[in-house]
Amino acid sequence: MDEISMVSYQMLCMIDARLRQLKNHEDEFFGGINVLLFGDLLQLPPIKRSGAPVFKQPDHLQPATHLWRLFTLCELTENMRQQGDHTFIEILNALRIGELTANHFSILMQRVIQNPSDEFATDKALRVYTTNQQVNNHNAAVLNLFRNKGSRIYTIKAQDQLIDATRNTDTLNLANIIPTDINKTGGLPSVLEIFVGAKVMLRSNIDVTKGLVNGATGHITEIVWPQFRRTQMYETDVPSVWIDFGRDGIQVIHPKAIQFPAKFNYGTAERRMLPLILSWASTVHKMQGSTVDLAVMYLGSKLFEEGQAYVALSRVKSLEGLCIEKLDCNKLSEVDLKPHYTLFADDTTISSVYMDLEMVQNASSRACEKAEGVYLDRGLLWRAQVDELCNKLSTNIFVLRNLRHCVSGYILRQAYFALFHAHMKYALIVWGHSSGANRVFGLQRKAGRIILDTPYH
Ligand SMILES: Nc1ncnc2c1ncn2[C@@H]1O[C@H](COP(=O)(O)OP(=O)(O)OP(=O)(O)O)[C@@H](O)[C@H]1O
Repeated sequence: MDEISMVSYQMLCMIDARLRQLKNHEDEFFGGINVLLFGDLLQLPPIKRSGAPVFKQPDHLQPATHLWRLFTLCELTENMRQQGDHTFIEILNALRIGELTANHFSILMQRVIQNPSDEFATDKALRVYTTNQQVNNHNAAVLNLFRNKGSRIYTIKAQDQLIDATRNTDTLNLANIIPTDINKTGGLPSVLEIFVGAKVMLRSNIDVTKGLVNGATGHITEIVWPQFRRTQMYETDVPSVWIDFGRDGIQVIHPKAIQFPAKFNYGTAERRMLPLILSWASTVHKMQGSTVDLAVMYLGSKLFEEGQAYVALSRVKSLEGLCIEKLDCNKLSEVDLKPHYTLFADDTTISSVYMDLEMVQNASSRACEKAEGVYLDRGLLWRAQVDELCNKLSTNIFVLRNLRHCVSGYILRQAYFALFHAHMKYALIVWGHSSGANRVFGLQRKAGRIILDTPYH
């Protein structure tokens, strides 16, 4: 599963349940299938209404097994996309964890270009926006540009029908019961304006082996009308189109019929349409996972999600390929300097721990930092914390050992809780998964043997 940051914990549970069902292994996690998750948890989170972050089990799902904790972490540390552009890598790494400095901002300011031209011109470089509305506005503006230049633009209308109506629909206007949200119509738009040369994006998986997947973009090279007609004859005509997908070659895309629930429980609707949308612009959400050479980014006041600016900027390979349409430094700090959570990881285990990001910022800028009584080291491996704790606990074991000769068992247990257990428990959830934690638990066993007065074996 790629882009795991956008998958909610609830979705992970559904995938688990469905795989158990499909594989007929009800008692094995993910039906016994090996599952690999890829992603960066400091990129975009799941859209708000879809559920909790993938690493945070909601309270109502406890005490079921915490699915996220079944996975172990393998961290990729080398930046391949921006390789060679060290300044850009430094800015992105800082933005990712909310450490942008004034110097970083001033470098980004140099990429703000008011009226982008040449390679960054409106109809050439991809525009990346935060909202669908901005994307639609830009696509409409580019379409107008071509219209004014004299391009022959065809309007394609979807063929909709209701296939198992639950009620009498004689007087019904079909448009009123077909969802307007393209995500609820299987990715098929109700109207599409195209021309030879238009930049389009596939909204449906056609053939994964050929790279024809939801999100693939290309330019229309030919429009093929039904019945060998040379041009659009009826406004209900839905053509096939040849699209140049670049590396994936020139491929034909036919209209597709998809069924989906009609509104107000009217039954099942079916739409036949080209699974395409215009794509001179795209939202940051749709761009996560992609790489482009050139893009014009909107980083203005409409940024609304944690990690959004980082995902947007990190799509291009170099600072030269970046043009910023609007830059709101305050907003950038607001959305990317204050994530509500961060992830702590050691060599092998992932533990989801909520902590103030400031502590992590301090830890990553210095070799080792003590914050709230916990030692943070640069790699968040908790070695300093474990070392310090073991020193303290060893001393207190010495005290317990001496005490056991002169106090009752009850007092000794009280002393254990005060001198040992309280120190050990502090922030245990943070460092308890680290590889050094076993040393602490070894000392605890030693303390246990002292208060229970049991021999080593
Ligand atoms: N080993 C490599 N050598 C050269 N280029 C690479 C290598 N691995 C990846 N790349 C390039 O780096 C870019 C990013 O790769 P990819 O999309 O796989 O990264 P990612 O980790 O999924 O990034 P993100 O999650 O931010 O989208 C691509 O342009 C890819 O061609």
